[in-house]
Amino acid sequence: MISTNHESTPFSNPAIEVEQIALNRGHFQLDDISLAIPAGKLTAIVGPNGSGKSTLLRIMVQLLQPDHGMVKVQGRPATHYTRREWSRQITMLPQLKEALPQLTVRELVAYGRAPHKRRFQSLHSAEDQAIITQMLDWTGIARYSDRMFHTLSGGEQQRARIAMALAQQTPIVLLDEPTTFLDIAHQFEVMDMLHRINRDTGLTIVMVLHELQQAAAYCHHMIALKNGRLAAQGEPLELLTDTFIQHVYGMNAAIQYEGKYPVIVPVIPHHSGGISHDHRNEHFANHQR
Ligand SMILES: Nc1ncnc2c1ncn2[C@@H]1O[C@H](COP(=O)(O)OP(=O)(O)OP(=O)(O)O)[C@@H](O)[C@H]1O
Repeated sequence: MISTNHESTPFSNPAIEVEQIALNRGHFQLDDISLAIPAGKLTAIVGPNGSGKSTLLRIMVQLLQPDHGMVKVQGRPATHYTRREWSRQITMLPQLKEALPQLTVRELVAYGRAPHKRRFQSLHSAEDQAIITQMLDWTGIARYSDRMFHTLSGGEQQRARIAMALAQQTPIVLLDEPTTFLDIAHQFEVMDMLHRINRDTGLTIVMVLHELQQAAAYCHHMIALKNGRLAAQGEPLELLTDTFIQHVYGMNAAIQYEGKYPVIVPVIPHHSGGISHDHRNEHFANHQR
């Protein structure tokens, strides 16, 4: 397992602790996973397709029970929370592929207030309404409040879904691929927004990301899974090396920096028919002639 130096000293205040988790699904096993998620930080969970990232997220939020091991949240075993306490402590936004009912944007965001309603209370309180308005503002979608959710673009839908998760006002928010399906501009818009919210509120945000460059540039901590096992964890910019890419993804690549932004440059074998680095400039030069 690859880890960076500061990993030898555990976080003083982990928001989530995963202790020796194992889950056997026959064709797939999560195997002996122990890790800590720092409180008040942005954490990325990365790894190849099918490595177990969503499964781990679902275990953290108790949608799945592991065969072995335990999850602690704010130092307390997850199973010791009542349902109401749990829904005020942690929430998870699933991947965008999961369908949502036909609602206006404001109605969707209001769903996030459900755990805060009193029994038999049907209408949202003035406080709920104020929080819903605030989350619409934070995520920059207030102008779409009365639009039907399904009429929004992918980027707008993603922000509306994030507003719903934030409206639950839990100190920990887990997001499964919040930038997948978004164009590059909207990916950065969502990452900027999450970074700003984390900085301004101290919210603990854990997200499954496929975009390693963005994960390293925006997140304070990174966890990598491979074949259901912990492959690496640590400070993202220290972790992201050619050895890491080879170890986790089995791919040859070099890491270059544009200022502080890491750029992954794949090493494409000549025989693959792709354009190698040396030939790329030549290729573009020929095109410009
Ligand atoms: N409900 C399920 N029942 C059976 N197997 C499942 C279920 N959900 C996921 N799996 C399997 O568990 C393994 C890990 O899936 P998981 O979704 O956690 O991976 P992932 O790292 O999030 O993948 P991706 O990056 O493709 O979203 C896969 O082999 C998947 O087919």
